[in-house]
Amino acid sequence: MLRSVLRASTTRLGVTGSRFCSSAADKLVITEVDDKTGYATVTLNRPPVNSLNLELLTAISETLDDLQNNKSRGMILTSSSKSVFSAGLDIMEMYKPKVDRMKEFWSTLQDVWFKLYGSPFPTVAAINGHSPAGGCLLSLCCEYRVMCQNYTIGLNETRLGIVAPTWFMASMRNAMSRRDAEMALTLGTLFTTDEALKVGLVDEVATSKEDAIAKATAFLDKFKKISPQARSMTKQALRSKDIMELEDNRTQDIDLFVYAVTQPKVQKGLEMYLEALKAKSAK
Ligand SMILES: CCCC/C=C\CC(=O)SCCNC(=O)CCNC(=O)[C@H](O)C(C)(C)COP(=O)(O)OP(=O)(O)OC[C@H]1O[C@@H](n2cnc3c(N)ncnc32)[C@H](O)[C@@H]1OP(=O)(O)O
Repeated sequence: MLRSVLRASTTRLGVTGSRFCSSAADKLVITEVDDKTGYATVTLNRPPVNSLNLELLTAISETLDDLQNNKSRGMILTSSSKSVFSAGLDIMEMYKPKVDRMKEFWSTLQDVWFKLYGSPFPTVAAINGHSPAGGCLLSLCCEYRVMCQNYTIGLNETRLGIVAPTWFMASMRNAMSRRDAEMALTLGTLFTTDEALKVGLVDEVATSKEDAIAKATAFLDKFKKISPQARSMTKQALRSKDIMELEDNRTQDIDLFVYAVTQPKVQKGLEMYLEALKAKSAK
């Protein structure tokens, strides 16, 4: 039984007892809290492909604040799309960018990473579609990943001629062996669901979104008898080195991002990539 929509994008909504509040479906992020379990299902809702622009990242960041302030018991991250979890960073934020917005965009992505990777509450990604690059990063920030069959996932940045930041790499290394992470990152591998399971990039395979949510719930249930404080302190201790590394280098990381992305060669690469995407979707 779903109790309420905690927050949809930046608008706080009331308790309804039904699945959605009236306008929730129009919002960038929809949060529903289960009455019985207290788990929040957070649904990315930016059609067509949940590409992460500044506004979507801001909505995710605010949602994570809400969950923390409400002492959430657990979060399941998923997507309203039928075939895409998230297409990663919105390439339009990087192509012919305005530097001020670009800095805010990157800083907000950093915020989301800090809040999700270091969240005190347990987190699971129910990956119900393709999950390249920044989409894969969001799932890697979670503690557990359940992925539906016949999709692809990975940090494919090198295929775009760009270098994933060290905190993207650290997130992948946290889930997979160092060797497999090195191969995946240097090749920019997009794994099929079954391949991702083999290398430990995902933890379980699901037959449908409903099955993914059920498996995600079963994972969260494992913590029922564990002290939440002991749990979160353990998680944060294990992740603290990665977190402190970015905390100590936030400004340099933003400057590096701006420098890297504004290089003419990278801009040309992004232009060609966008053209290829548009040509494909026009077919
Ligand atoms: C120093 C910098 C470090 C960090 C750098 C990068 C990290 C990133 O996240 S970069 C983004 C990487 N993302 C990708 O490589 C994924 C690209 N997209 C796809 O492969 C497919 O769209 C996807 C498999 C996700 C879904 O396929 P379809 O369901 O077939 O959809 P379409 O391909 O038809 O796309 C629909 C529509 O969306 C536009 N689109 C797709 N992805 C993006 C994106 N990441 N950013 C912006 N726009 C995107 C696509 O062009 C289509 O647009 P229209 O032609 O206008 O309909």
